[in-house]
Amino acid sequence: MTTKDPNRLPHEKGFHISWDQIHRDSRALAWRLDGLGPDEGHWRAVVAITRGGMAPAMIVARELDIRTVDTISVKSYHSGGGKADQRREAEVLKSPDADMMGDGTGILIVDDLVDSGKTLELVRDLYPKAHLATVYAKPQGEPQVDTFITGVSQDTWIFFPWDMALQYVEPYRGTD
Ligand SMILES: O=P(O)(O)OC[C@H]1O[C@H](OP(=O)(O)OP(=O)(O)O)[C@H](O)[C@@H]1O
Ligand code: HPA
Ligand SMILES: [Mg+2]
Repeated sequence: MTTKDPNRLPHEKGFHISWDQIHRDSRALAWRLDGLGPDEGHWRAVVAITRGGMAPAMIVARELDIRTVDTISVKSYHSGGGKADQRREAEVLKSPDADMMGDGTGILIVDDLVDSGKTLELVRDLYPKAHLATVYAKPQGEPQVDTFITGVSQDTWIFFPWDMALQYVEPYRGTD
């Protein structure tokens, strides 16, 4: 979903995440997952859900010294005719290596956030034994995620640093 999506909920609040913050929170996620893998605490691989999961997945893989990293590309969209019967759907555009994945045992699948939970629901159907981890989670998606760091309310829109740019703002009192 993008901020241009006309079907987006009107979000009351904005939660702006800096590069420094996502780095710290992704590290915290890694530390929480350390030693929880099924093979004497080890994870076999990290899989990033593109694109938002790629930066957190890189940081997690680095912290946990995991060299095997793959991606799954999931596109979510609204289906149905009228606004009332629109549902969120998700489809896989690119799969990770099937031999490596198996049923997901020992695989850490990382995304930046879970919102409605549709993306993770699809991923869990495909890899039921994988561990699903996100940095941020909204209440509706929480049942789909095994580990997350920070919860935010459903009416909050999270702004990630890769979607933003520094820009000039007028002083509070204006200029002469
Ligand atoms: O829980 P959900 O309601 O499914 O939403 C969460 C997903 O939405 C965003 O990705 P998006 O599909 O916008 O693509 P992107 O990562 O390429 O920006 C976000 O990065 C999650 O992957
Ligand atoms: O709060 C959000 N921020 C950015 N992308 C998203 N995709 C779903 N929810 C969000
Ligand atoms: Mg995403």
